[in-house]
Formats: sequence, structure tokens, C-alpha cells
Amino acid sequence: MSVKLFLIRHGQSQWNLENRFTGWKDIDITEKGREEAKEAGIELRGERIDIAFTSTLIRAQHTLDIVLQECGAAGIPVIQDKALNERSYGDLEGLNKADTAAKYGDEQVHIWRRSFDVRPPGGESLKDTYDRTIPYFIHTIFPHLEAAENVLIVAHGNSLRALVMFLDNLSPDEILQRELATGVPLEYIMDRHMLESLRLRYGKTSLA
Ligand SMILES: O=C(O)[C@@H](CO)OP(=O)(O)O
Repeated sequence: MSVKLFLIRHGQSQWNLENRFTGWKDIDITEKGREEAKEAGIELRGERIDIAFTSTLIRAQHTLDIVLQECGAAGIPVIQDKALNERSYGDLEGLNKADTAAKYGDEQVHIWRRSFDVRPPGGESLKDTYDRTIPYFIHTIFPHLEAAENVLIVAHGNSLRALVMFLDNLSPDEILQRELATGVPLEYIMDRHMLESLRLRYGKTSLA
């Protein structure tokens, strides 16, 4: 038995386009974002998808709607949860990333954006995001994979980076190098053995 898990970062949002810190701000996708979602859906045509999970933010939900429509899976169960939301950027939300780098320095902004456990002012670190996303994945999503269902998750750059860190067993240094493009499906094919190893790995972390 093997199952498939598909991960898709939402299509380009208005604030991706404007290069602004977005986090928990509920910003919709652009025309280009809709095109990216459409292409992602076309790429998934022919795949069986049994259930989909997404965040409570419209950029992920609208992307998911388009993907499901395009791949012929509209009507499958969809579960929304804030555990899959983007990491909060706190006081940085709404600010232009280049202006913020000009004000605080490239290095400081890089630390806020890509360190593992440093929080941006008033926001969440990637570790904080991991600590809510991975327990949700294990307790709510994982049982569907164990029940031989194929699962699609449409979420965000950093909530998905946390998930990729867990699935690929990456170190904090390794995940800092990983960027996820908007609207490009990532596919994991997992057999029983891999599912068991993931459960074991989760059990060994302090998060269990
Ligand atoms: O602004 C954000 O919410 C995220 C994703 O677009 O940005 P970053 O790539 O800096 O984590």
C-alpha cells in the first residue's frame, strides 16, 4: 500500500506581488496567483485526491478551490484549520520587505525571515509555526494517510516549510535553505514503512 500527500503553497497574493510581509493578514491571490493555481490543478489531473486541508486564510482557500476545480476533485471533503495558517509576522505585517531591510539592515531582516527560532517583533518564529503545524498534521491529517487516503494540503510558505522540515527530517540549518514556490505541487509517496517511521519520529520529539 502506498499513499500520496500533495502540498501546494497558495498562488501569488497581492502582498507577494507588492513585496510586503503578510503573515496572518487575510490577503487574496492575484490574477497570476489564480493562473498558478489553475496550472497546479492541471498538474494534478488524473490523481485521486480523497480529502483536502487548508488554512483559514482566503489566499489558501481560493487557491484550493481552483486546484480542486481544475483537477476534477471539486466536492471532496475540505477541512480548514488555523494550525495551517502562515507564521505570524507580528508588527512587520503590511511593511514592505525592501523598505524594512533599508531601515533595519539586510542581516536583521534575513534573521527575522529565515532564522529557525528568532521571532520577528510580536510574531512567530518558524519553530513556533512548527510547534502548531506538526501536531495538527500528526493528530488530524496523518490518520487519513494511514487509512490509505490521498491528501492535499494547500497552505503557506512557512507552515509548509515546517511540514517539509518534519517530513524530510531536515535540520534547522537545512530548512533555512528551502524555499517553496507559489502554486507548485510537491508530491510525497509514502508506504506503510514510511508512515510508521514518521509516527515514530514524531513520538521521539518533545512535541508528542
Ligand atoms: O510575508 C509572508 O507572510 C511570507 C510569505 O510570503 O514571507 P517570507 O517569505 O518572508 O517568510
